[in-house]
Amino acid sequence: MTAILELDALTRLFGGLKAVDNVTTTVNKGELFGLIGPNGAGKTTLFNLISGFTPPTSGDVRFNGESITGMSVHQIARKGMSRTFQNLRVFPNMTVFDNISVGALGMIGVDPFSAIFGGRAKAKEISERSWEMLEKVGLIDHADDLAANLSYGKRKYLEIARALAMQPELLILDEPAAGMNDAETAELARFITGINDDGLTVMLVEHDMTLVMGICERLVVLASGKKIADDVPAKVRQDAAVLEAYLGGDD
Ligand SMILES: Nc1ncnc2c1ncn2[C@@H]1O[C@H](COP(=O)(O)OP(=O)(O)OP(=O)(O)O)[C@@H](O)[C@H]1O
Repeated sequence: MTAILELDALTRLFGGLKAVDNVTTTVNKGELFGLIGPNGAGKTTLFNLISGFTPPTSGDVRFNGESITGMSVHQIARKGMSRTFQNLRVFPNMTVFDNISVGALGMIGVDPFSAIFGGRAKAKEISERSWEMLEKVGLIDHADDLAANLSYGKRKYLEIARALAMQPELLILDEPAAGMNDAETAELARFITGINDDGLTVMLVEHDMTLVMGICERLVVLASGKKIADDVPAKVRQDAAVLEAYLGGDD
């Protein structure tokens, strides 16, 4: 197995609070990997440390063997890591297509109207890829609609399509099932499994246990910033420390 992402003693303090406390783990290429934990466990902070939105207080993040600690969000995105957000970050007054193509370029820091630094070539590549992704997530008939007019569930897929248009090697999904009903969550599970089967490494932060337990090959569990379990779902489900963390928390 080849590692795509390695976290080495990753720590983030907010004042006196250890939001992420000495977390070490490895995600292998092709894995469908989940990160769970009760409210306030540090999941979002850990994702932010990995994707460059928040610098770590100490520790190292390696992507494909290279340290990316301290790199900008754009630099990390260009290296092949793309993410969605817990709170939808869709531009409501842009069309669905522009949200994907212009949005994807913005995420890797390329000005779509600029010819410098190969921006135009990259813009063309992402524009073509955006049509493919519209098709893939079932939004092709909505290409010219304003994003504001999409249903909540469709906007979630729009965000995923934008992340996929960047042709990532690692896709990080932050609570993609939040606000979805059971049928929508089941459909999402099929979608995520499908893109993983096509070879994409996926990291999932999610509250919906059925989804996480059902599709992830391996889970890391955080509680109060610390890693308390790192195993296959069947083992995690029975882990005493995990049960204690969930029963003791407010989840
Ligand atoms: N920017 C910040 N400044 C100060 N404290 C923060 C900041 N971001 C997160 N925290 C704190 O760090 C801890 C971990 O928060 P985080 O959002 O990472 O947890 P989480 O597991 O994603 O929670 P949830 O499941 O509720 O989204 C919490 O106590 C939170 O209040």
